[in-house]
Amino acid sequence: MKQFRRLVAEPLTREAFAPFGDVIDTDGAESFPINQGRTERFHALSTVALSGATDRGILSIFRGQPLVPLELDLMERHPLGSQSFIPMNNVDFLAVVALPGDFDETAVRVFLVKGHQGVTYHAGTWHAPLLPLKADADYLVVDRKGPGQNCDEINLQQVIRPILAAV
Ligand SMILES: NC(=O)N[C@@H](O)C(=O)O
Ligand code: NI
Repeated sequence: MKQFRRLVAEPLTREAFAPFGDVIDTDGAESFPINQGRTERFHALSTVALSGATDRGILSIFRGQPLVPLELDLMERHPLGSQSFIPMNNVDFLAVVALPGDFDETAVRVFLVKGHQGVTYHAGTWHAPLLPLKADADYLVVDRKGPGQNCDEINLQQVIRPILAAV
């Protein structure tokens, strides 16, 4: 018999998300003018973590579909590199995360990432595979290409039902 657990989504802030990764957002970020002042550079909002000399940072586009019903029974991590998701058509998504290291299911947290924000998961951060809130949602994904096993999955003991009410 499946057991369910409701988790209320938290608003995404740099401080709250810091143990899990970076928030990619111009809001609250420093910038400086470039291109004869015609462009504002919000510099180094996040970094790409790799592991070995032959690793490469790569850019992909994920066209995601919502998880229906929104019931999460699996999480994953990429121990050898970071993974960043940047919305391309302004679709909100959920970042469901737990700290790197031994998986602590009781410490899973849900963050609502708005369509103008992106996130980077630190290498090893446990997270749910992409959870867009609308159909055909495109995300620029920056992550690692290289040797070795870079995707560990874990099945949850209790199915998580993210709740958007409080945000
Ligand atoms: N597997 C894959 O490329 N995507 C996942 O890592 C994900 O976080 O969506
Ligand atoms: Ni991933």
